[in-house]
Amino acid sequence: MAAFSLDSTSSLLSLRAVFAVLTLALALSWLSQLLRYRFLSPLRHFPGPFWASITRLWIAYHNIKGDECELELALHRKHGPVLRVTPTMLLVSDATKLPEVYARNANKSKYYVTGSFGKTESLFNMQDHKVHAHYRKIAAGPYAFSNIKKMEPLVDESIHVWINALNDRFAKKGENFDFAPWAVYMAYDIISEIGFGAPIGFVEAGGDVGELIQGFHDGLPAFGLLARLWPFTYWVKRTWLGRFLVARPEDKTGIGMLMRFRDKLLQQRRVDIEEGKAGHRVDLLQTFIDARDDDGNPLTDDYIKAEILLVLLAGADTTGTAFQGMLYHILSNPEIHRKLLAETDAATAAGNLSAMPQYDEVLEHCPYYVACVKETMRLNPSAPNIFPRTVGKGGLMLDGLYAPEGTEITCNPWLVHRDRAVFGEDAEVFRPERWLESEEQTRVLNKYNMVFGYGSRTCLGKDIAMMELFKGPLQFFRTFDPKLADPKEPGIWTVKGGVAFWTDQWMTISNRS
Ligand code: HEM
Repeated sequence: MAAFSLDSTSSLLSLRAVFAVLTLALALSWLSQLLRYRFLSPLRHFPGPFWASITRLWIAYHNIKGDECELELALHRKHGPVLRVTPTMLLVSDATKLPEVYARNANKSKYYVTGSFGKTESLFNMQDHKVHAHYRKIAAGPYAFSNIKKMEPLVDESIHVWINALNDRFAKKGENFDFAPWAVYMAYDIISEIGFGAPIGFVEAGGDVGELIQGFHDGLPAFGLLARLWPFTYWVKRTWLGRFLVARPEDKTGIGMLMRFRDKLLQQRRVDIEEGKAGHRVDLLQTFIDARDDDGNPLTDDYIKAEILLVLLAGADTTGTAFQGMLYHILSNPEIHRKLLAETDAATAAGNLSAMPQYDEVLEHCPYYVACVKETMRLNPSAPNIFPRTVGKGGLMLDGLYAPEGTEITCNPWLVHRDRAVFGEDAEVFRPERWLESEEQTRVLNKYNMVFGYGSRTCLGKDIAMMELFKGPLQFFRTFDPKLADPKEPGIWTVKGGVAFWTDQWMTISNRS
């Protein structure tokens, strides 16, 4: 018995010793990593907060807290246009540096965690610029403006249904309602209509079908966190826990529901095609089905599914946010609201604006309105986020300091659009006129606009989003006279995981006579 106790005590002791040695080894390895980041890294000369220079937890913490942009703006004002925001990443707020940061051959950094939405990658997460260029060439057809133009009647019909729903539910009854979700209902229904030929049905239901919007918003903090802590995320993905980081159609989350919706529609379309019932569809799904690669081969169903999911994830909430932002800024500025109405009413009276405004008409006859759209997205970009690339061969000189090849480097549209040297001393003020003052100035503002990203990875859905934004808010302002429930509170701007949206846009609407 005594011998047994002695044995077990000594084995416990040796277990403790192993544990202690392991802990010490881990602590020493962490410490040496921190010291290397702080004192030996080629980025050590770049300014920035101490904690950001030794751990990614600094940026992850502020992302979760929701103050990343404001804090970084204050740091830029103090330290200059280049900040070290993680041990391996530089953040640049100088708008004129956009073409260098987002150079044609720049790869996306590992921040774009791969494989999160299934094995087949969509364009957004492809890191290698050559792989991306191959697939982008194929997707360019479906997203080309000439193709999107053909979809304009589908957008018109969705807006018509949306305006009627607002009229019946709220204008006729004078009922107080929150505009914010209604902007997203419209954006989701349009994107599913032009994506798959069927609206999800938010507007008809007058609610968040399948809690899709809530599910998407709930997933955003994890999305922001896992990307910012990417070495940890890649490590988890190599373990058995990794399976929980990949979204699947069986999931009860908003993304799982979107996947099921997408799979059902693709299956139905395949059946319709076989039975000769697909007709002359002009939606994105059909253009992906009809697309061919350089060798004349069709795209695989897995790839089509990945791209169509991306349309829903990237295209609905973002456009809804811009729409909400228009309401926020225009209802906060009665003089701007008055000018906007004067312009659209004059264009209507002159016969230049159809009952459902057409894209080309708005572009040509409503410059002030177009400036309001641009100014909204400048001040409140839907993705006030970092979009990191890696510095290419030869490195990059930034504000007199050298960033070597492989350095993670990024801009953030929320910060770049507040660069006073480019957008003016009043860059933080909503002033649509800045887009109309001179041709030269407009050219510069357009050149350094990052709302849809920058360079060869810029948003493919830009024309779709602009078509919606040229019509939806305009038709709303033209039809209704909105009155805010509390004029001092036209909405609350919320950023989660680098994606923004507005809440609490309470108002009543009546028909403009
Ligand atoms: C106001 C609305 C929108 C905003 C602000 C927006 C913003 C962005 C941004 C910033 C990027 C670049 C990301 C990066 O560099 O990593 C991007 C990429 C993308 N967006 Fe959008 N987007 C909007 C609407 C849409 C719509 C409506 C669609 C589709 C119907 C769409 C599809 C895409 C796709 C496919 C990409 C990936 C492009 C590539 O990597 O080649 N987006 N978007």
